[in-house]
Amino acid sequence: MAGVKGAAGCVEELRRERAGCSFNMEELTNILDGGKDITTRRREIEDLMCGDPAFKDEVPTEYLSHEDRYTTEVRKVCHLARKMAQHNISSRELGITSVTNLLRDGNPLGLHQSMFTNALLGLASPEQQRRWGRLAQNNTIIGTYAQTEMGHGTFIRGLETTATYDPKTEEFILHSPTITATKWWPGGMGKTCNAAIVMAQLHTQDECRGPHPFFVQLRDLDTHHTLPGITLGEIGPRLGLNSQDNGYLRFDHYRIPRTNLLMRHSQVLQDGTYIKPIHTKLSYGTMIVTRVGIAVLCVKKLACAVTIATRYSAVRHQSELVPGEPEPQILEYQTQQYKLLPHIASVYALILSARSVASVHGKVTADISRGNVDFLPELHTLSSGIKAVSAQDSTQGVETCRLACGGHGYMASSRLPSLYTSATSCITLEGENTVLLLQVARYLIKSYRAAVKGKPVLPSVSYLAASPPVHHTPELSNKALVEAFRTSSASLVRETEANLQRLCDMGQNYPHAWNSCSVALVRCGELHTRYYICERFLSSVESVAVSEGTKGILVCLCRLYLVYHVTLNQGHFLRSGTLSAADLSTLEEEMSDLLARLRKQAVPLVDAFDIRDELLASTLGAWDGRVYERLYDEALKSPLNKTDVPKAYYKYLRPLIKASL
Ligand SMILES: CC(C)(COP(=O)(O)OP(=O)(O)OC[C@H]1O[C@@H](n2cnc3c(N)ncnc32)[C@H](O)[C@@H]1OP(=O)(O)O)[C@@H](O)C(=O)NCCC(=O)NCCSC(=O)CCCC(=O)O
Ligand SMILES: Cc1cc2nc3c(=O)[nH]c(=O)nc-3n(C[C@H](O)[C@H](O)[C@H](O)COP(=O)(O)OP(=O)(O)OC[C@H]3O[C@@H](n4cnc5c(N)ncnc54)[C@H](O)[C@@H]3O)c2cc1C
Repeated sequence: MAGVKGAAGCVEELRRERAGCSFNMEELTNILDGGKDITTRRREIEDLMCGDPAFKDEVPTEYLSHEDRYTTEVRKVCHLARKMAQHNISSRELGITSVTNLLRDGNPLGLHQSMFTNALLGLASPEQQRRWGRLAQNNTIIGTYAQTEMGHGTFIRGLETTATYDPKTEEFILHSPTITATKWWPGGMGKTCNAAIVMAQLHTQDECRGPHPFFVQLRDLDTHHTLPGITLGEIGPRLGLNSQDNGYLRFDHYRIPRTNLLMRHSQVLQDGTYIKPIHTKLSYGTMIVTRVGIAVLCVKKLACAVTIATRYSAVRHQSELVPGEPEPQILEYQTQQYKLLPHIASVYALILSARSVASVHGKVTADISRGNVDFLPELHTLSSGIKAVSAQDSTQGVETCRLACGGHGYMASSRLPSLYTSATSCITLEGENTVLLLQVARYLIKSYRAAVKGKPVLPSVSYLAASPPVHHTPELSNKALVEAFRTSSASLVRETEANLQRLCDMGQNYPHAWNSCSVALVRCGELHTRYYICERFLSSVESVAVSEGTKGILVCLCRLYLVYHVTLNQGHFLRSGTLSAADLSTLEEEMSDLLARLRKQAVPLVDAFDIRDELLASTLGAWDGRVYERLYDEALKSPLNKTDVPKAYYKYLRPLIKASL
């Protein structure tokens, strides 16, 4: 294992927990990383970065001013970028690690390394990639993705920024006509970036062609001053991620060359003629790849949170389980196991499913480059679903872990609060969850209707019309539970479609009928995605080649995941008739057994996530379990503890106290 690990220095409780490990921890780590070689490379990079004192925080982030937080993270991230170049580490390789955990409060270069780079790769022509790719890789150009405006985030067609083509000068004129047209939110745009991919409404030959991506230089590459015709700034404090200098941007008739329109999928010729893409939504491609990335990113937050809460639960003793006996580890309480163990299982389920979507993405991207867009709607649906469910489950999971640590979980030094603020941002950014689940539902309803008419539908939704008639599942095997998910999902889609049709038949127009059914439609999107995740988890576990002990623990985790989600969604199963009340009681009893069995492996299971102390950065979750010493040491860093009597005493308290004497 990487880092300073071992029995020495560990509290007795954690030593005991680790001694009982029933599986090969390294095999589990490899599965999560995606292979042995990836684990090795990840550790190499993490060793290199974590051993570097330049990443240490002298003062905890929470005590710094807004500006000092930003400056500190910029210092660290520039050091990181230089080290990556020195050691030949690509952004993709950095993505397999958890090194960005060394940044405590957001990454000012995050959008540069993700969406900006991906937009150039996916939306720029080969010639444009040659023009900007190397400059971006060398960090000469630092860019962001500027799509959202004050007035519109979700509804991209409603964007107000215009890019009007002037054939006389062969330039586009970028303009922000209203206050609501102000670009608002892009990460790193306030102060860090000198360029952006800007989404704007393309106007040429007196026609609006919809939102298109443009490469726009925002600042002078030498002085970093904002260029004339542009107004730039930072949007102010946020719930979290305060070092990410999310920015605002306005254009005043700002001119850019025609060749700055990203031209891989659509072009504007010198005379202003518009060449259409082969699919109108290809310019939304950067969001698809980022959604898959976000799914993995928030699961990593969940892995950190559940590592912290599980180790803490093994160290913490509270109350009496049996009157008169010593206080047990809080991990002994079934309710505590229920708070933690399903989230350990979730990490596997979500990582393996996101990986599956990533591989669909690879195939569909290759198809698109050959001119085939047939699978794009399916990819859009899968990536929207996995992003929404991962963000939702991770956020709820992190919050449950925080609550599972009682009062100490409320301490910033536990790291749970900042894990929460970063996880919850993933519910909103990159497509608000409700909106994305409605996109999934849109595809489900369309596919169901097509399938009923005997038209061909794509593989992931072929079950909607082909599902067997509703029947009561005779047994409760893993396969049967996955099938029950599938049948319930098909049943919910059928029922919701029938309601939609009924409202239309009663005279409502389709958009209003859709809105009247949208609570159920969101559930359709969720249930379909949950079915996909359960199916992917089970099939990965069944096919993985590992030792018996490791297979055993994976099967147990997968079982817990299925049973947990069946019981959470029991209404759907009862309604569709796939499971009976008696089945659900049986499954609940089984859950008690699963919790008891997995409890013994809880600490080794989170150890297998292999998150180094420097990256976990938590007083409650360190490898050695020395919780109380760390809490105390961190408290000593409070600036208020520099003096015995605070200034506020002389200024305010003393006059109050003395006045009442
Ligand atoms: C909600 C929609 C999907 C609706 O779009 P619309 O243009 O109004 O759609 P419409 O005309 O009604 O057409 C729907 C149609 O468009 C399809 N579609 C929608 N998106 C895609 C896609 N990506 N690929 C392929 N197809 C797509 C849908 O499947 C529909 O197809 P259909 O008509 O049913 O055949 C869209 O506007 C959207 O994606 N909104 C979310 C905005 C978003 O994700 N913003 C991200 C900003 S960047 C960011 O947040 C970065 C954070 C990163 C960080 O900090 O780390
Ligand atoms: C931390 C953070 C970082 C971000 N970084 C970037 C960035 O780098 N670049 C960038 O361009 N943007 C960025 N964004 C913006 C982000 O993408 C948008 O905030 C997001 O897409 C949601 O859009 P909105 O804010 O307009 O919300 P709205 O769409 O106004 O949502 C408000 C409510 O309306 C509901 N709603 C909206 N439309 C519908 C519908 N059709 N049906 C049902 N309900 C609906 C939503 O569900 C939600 O409850 C960032 C946002 C955050 C929080």
